[in-house]
Order: sequence, then structure tokens, then C-alpha cells
Amino acid sequence: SPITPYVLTRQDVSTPQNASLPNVTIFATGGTIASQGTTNTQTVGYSVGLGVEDLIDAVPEILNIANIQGYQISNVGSPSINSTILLKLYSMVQAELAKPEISGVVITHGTDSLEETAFFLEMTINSTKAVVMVGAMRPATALSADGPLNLLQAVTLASSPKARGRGTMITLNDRIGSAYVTTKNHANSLDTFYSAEAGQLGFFINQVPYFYYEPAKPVGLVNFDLTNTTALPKIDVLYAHQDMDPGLFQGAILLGAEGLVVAGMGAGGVSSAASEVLETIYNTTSIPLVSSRRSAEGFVSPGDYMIAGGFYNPQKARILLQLAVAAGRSREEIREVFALNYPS
Ligand SMILES: NC(=O)C[C@H](N)C(=O)O
Repeated sequence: SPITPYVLTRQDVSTPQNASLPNVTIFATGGTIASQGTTNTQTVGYSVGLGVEDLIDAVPEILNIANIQGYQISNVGSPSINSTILLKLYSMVQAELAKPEISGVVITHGTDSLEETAFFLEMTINSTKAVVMVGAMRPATALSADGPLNLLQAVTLASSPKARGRGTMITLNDRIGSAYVTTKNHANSLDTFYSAEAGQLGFFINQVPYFYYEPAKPVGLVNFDLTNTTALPKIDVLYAHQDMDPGLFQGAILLGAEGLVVAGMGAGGVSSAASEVLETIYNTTSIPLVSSRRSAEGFVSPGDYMIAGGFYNPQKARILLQLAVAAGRSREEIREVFALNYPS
């Protein structure tokens, strides 16, 4: 069913839109940025409930930056974001960016799975306009809530001509990161999307985005056209550990998984028992098996029958595998997609 937009109007002037300002559309999905606690010191155990109009109304200053309209895509904690929501977001964002009058879009999202949605959009949206994902680590009711300034910065970024050609970006706590590599690093800290390895594109100084580099594309970037896609395949991530039950791999396949990502130990290690089961799956099915790492950073090298995840962490590898399977790529073609992010 069509979603009605919420348009923020200027209460102090008679004309709601300012023709000299860029137009930015906000898609709200839920998360801490849309959450409320019962006291202003509560920073855990709060609940999602604020709508896109509340988020926008809380920062009237954004009217000095852009003409804003907002759509409510979902209103959930980001662990509950699923491929149905992703496909809805994809088609609405793609359609919005195709409108000549739109400068860019902002997606408000819980931070827990924000990087997965961001990576999904990075690999599917076909536009040079800015796609900015933003969240918050403190609920809207907290002392020093971070959501309002994060949202103001996200709208500023989506309005900026300098943000074009940079793919999907994640902004939080003054930082601007590339969706291709940025990861949630800390469960509680405001600076959770800080990434020491790569992916920091810029920083806000007094709310002005400063980019360290000219626009550049990550080497492994691919574009999947989802125009005719109505569902995404089931891909599971299995986390390796001492005494892992190798039956979990077969169990996932029995439950309908069309691909598996293994969050292996170190640079992708699994026990010899697990490896035997995975090799049997490889030899008896055409299911793609991707080897990633439970270590926070690093590279998984190509070696055996497993498709090496390279630099992709398990959750990004899962999205890439999901898109490649949805595109009908064979196991060997999927290996080539992943190989784009290996050194050559
Ligand atoms: N900071 C956050 O947004 C966390 C929240 N649990 C979510 O991802 O929805």
C-alpha cells in the first residue's frame, strides 16, 4: 500500500517550501533514534515509537538546510529489519533519486544492523546522488541525545553537492563513513561507527561536511539491479567456535538456506569436523559457501572450495551473497564477485 509522505512545514512563514534550498527526503525505519525511555537517564531498555514526523519536528533547524519530506518505511529495532523492508526501501529510494528535484536521501535506522542496510543500498542503488544512513546511540528522551544533531548532519550531507558520487554513506557522531566498509564497533559508545582500518571519508566541522578525498569507488563494488526482484533468498551466517556442532550447516540447509556464510575463527578457520561437513555440502550441492571471519578486522584468503570473503565481514558477505544468488549467479560466478575484493 502507498505510504503517505510527511512534509515538514515552516510554521513561521506562509510558503512551506523554499525554492532556493535543495530537496531531501527522509525514510524512517525505526531504531534508537526513534526511541523513548521513561526517564532522561535511561539509555538501555527503551522502546521504538517515534514516527518520522517526530524525528523531523525535533530538528526545525533542518528547514534552513533543505526542504524536507519524510516517509515511514517501518518502525522497528534494526535487528528486525528484513529483506521485505530492504526491497521496499530500495524501490522507494531508487524512485526518489530519479526525481530531478531531489538532491539526496536520508535513511534513519537502528545502528545494530545499519551497516547491512547501508551495504545493501551501496550494492543496489544506481545514482550519483547522496544516500545517507543515520542513527543514534541514545534514545530521543535521553540527556545529550545524539539523534537530532546526527539527523541535521545527515540532511546537510544529503544536500551537499560534495557528497555526490560517493555511494551510500553512514554518518554518526560527526563522522562520515563509506557504507562499503563501515561497521558497528561498539555496543554502547556514541562513536560506534569509528573505523580505524578504512572507510572514513570525512568529518563535520561546525556542521559543514569536510571530505578528505575526491569521490572514489571501492574496488569490489558491483551493482545489482533489483527492478524485477520481489524476494531475496535465505542466506544464513553461522558463527564458528570451539566444539561447534557441524550439523548446524546441514540444519541451515534443511531449513531452506540457499547460501551459507561461515564466521570462521581468526582468518576464517573452522574445526576439521566442520570442514569435512562443509566439503561434503560443496561436493553434493551447488550451494555457495562463503568463508568470513569472526575477528573484527582482517582478510580471509582464497584457498579451498569455500568462497573467500576477503575483507567482507560476515554480515556484509551475507548481503553480497544474497544479492548474487538473487541475481541467479552460479557458484563460480559468485566466487568472481567476491574475488573483486581480493588483491590481484
Ligand atoms: N543504537 C541503536 O539504534 C540500537 C537499536 N537496538 C537498533 O539497532 O535498533
